[in-house]
Amino acid sequence: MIQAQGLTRSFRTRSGPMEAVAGVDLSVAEGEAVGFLGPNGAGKTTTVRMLCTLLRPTSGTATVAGLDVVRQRAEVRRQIGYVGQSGSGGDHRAGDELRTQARLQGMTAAQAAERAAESAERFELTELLDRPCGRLSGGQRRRLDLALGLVHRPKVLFLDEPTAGLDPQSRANLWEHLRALRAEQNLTVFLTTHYLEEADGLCDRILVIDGGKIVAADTAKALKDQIGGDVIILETQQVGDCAAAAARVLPDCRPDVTAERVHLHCADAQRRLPELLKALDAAGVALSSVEVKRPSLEDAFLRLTGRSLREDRPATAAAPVSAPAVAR
Ligand SMILES: Nc1ncnc2c1ncn2[C@@H]1O[C@H](COP(=O)(O)OP(=O)(O)OP(=O)(O)O)[C@@H](O)[C@H]1O
Repeated sequence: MIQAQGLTRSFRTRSGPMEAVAGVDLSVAEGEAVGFLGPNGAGKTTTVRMLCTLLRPTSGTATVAGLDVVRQRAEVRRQIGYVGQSGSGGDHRAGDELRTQARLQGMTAAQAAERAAESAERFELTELLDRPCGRLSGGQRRRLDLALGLVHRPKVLFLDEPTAGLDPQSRANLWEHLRALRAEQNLTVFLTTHYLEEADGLCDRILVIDGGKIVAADTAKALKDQIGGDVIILETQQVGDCAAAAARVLPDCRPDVTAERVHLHCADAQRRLPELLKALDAAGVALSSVEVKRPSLEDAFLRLTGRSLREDRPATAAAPVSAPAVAR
């Protein structure tokens, strides 16, 4: 349903051309939900904007629903829904926005009114149709954004950080709507997010982009399994000293370092923890917490990109695990 080959996009900047997307190959099947993850500036939005026909690729090709995103822009737009990062507020009433969107998609006034009412019902907006968009809550606004993206019943829905800035309850509510939609319709979903649990819970497969290139494409489970073993997480204000001492005593457990944590990937963490703690004590490293756990998607992401999605700080010693470079 979505295919890209060698997709690139360069921008001119003051310091010369920069390649935001540097050769992306990907393939998403009909009805599949894919989570598109990457650190800040990795190229997610640029890729999505190209797939949605909002930005012209510098080179490479992409098709959505079998239609070329450059040569068949108008046709592609009829097949896709796009929910961007922030819906606008303003004085327009929610119902007017829905009807206008439906008209823009080529419906008659009567069809648009019918479809708007149906979408409003679907997303619990019926009572809010007369309310100006600027007076909707964050969660209500996001539901309206979803309704706007789906009012013309697209085959593919692109969501760019749909729950950014929402409180946990509104986020869970939006997830419920997305799950129900997928259960009812054979909708293909392409979702960028900074919330790993969102990708883990909603998506069949995860694509990780870093430096404008896809560095992993697999199920969340397979990505976690690639790491294997356990992860020891040491929380400390002395991450540098902690990582150095850990590397001396456990040279085979490479540390990934974020703002206040050192993550050590070990085959047998429980057995080796006592000698590690002794060495850290001898090195004068004060720990505020120690945790041993199975690798999470966050650990897989940290290992793949060297960065934590949450902290967005470079890790000092991360290196890619063997990962497929091409999706499917
Ligand atoms: N119009 C532009 N002109 C110049 N550089 C740009 C432009 N748009 C994006 N970039 C740069 O391209 C790179 C990729 O940006 P992009 O927005 O695609 O990343 P992202 O993964 O979506 O990041 P984020 O998670 O922060 O939204 C960044 O370095 C960004 O600064």
